[in-house]
Amino acid sequence: MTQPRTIEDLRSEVDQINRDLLRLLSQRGAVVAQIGHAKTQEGRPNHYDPAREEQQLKELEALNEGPFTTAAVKAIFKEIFKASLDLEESNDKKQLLVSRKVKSDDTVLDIDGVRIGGDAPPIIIAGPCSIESEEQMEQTAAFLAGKGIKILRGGAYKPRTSPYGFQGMGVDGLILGSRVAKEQGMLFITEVMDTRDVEIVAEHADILQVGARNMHNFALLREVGRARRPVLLKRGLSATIEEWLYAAEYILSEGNPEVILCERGIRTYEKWTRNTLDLSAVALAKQETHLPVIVDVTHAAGRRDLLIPLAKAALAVGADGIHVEVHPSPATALSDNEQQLDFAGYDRFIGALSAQLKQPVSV
Ligand SMILES: C=C(O[C@@H]1C=C(C(=O)O)C=C[C@H]1O)C(=O)O
Repeated sequence: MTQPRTIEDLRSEVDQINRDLLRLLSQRGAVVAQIGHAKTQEGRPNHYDPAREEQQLKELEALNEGPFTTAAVKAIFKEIFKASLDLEESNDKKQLLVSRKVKSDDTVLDIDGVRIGGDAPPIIIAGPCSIESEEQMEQTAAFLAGKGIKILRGGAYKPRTSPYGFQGMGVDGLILGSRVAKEQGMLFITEVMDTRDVEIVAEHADILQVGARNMHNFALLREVGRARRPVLLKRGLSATIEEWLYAAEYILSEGNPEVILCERGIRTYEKWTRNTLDLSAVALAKQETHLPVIVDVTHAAGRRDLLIPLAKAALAVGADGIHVEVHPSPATALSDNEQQLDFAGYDRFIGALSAQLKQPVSV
């Protein structure tokens, strides 16, 4: 009579079967990867093929003699199909131009000697929400230039919630903003909202801004991608990080590599702040992309009393700069008067950040 086999003996047989299964699985993975590659070459939009999976499951069902139930065998093979599909897709997925996998070193913009990103010290972009008058722009630019600020912002086209709100000065605003910035040796950044205005805005502005409400405006993204100006791309109000990066990809794919990402808070259920500043998005965008990332604290908070802690936090997670609204008299501003800083407020703001602004902050 043969002795029953010991557990140790049986286990060593199982170990050997595991090794055989793993070898077969790896072999299967290599074949699947080739199928995936062939699908990409053929230009098939979908790697997932449910009919083919179904056919294999049917065959396995017919072949199954136990001891595992057909349901168990199917579940195991469905997992194998899923892992195979992931393998196919990760091998053949088009690498995004914004991705660090395509370009591992930081993109550093150099706009007329003003450096943004990488090892450059954090940049401050400041100025009023809207361009309203000569006096307002001249006062603000002179004040900010005196503080060493290199980029002046100001909206000439305003995306207002109500069509009856102040819509901006348009071309007159562009001319005014760029003149005043030039006089103070500053760069001028302003928002472009319409594909028809890209040319005229690019003529006057040193940096084009695509606002949060236009992040999904793919025609506009393509158009600014063709413009020969750096673009600051704000994250949409309810955009996921992936959608935001795809929006940037639109610009890069049109041949414009000079994109600055700008997190400006997202819409959540929270009411005590206008938006919720998503700091994970800043850290993630820095990790996943090579582009400079800045934070618009004004819109993120929607209230002046949070600007300092939010800006400190943004720089601490690796932001390459801060965007903040400054107005000579916020109370009488034609837009955003709850959240713009006056000159004394700006001094306190920048003073509180001084230690972090002196050197580049890395993650
Ligand atoms: C490998 C293929 O791609 C996917 C993976 C499958 C698998 O692992 O068997 C089956 C169908 C597809 O969803 C294929 O189409 O053959």
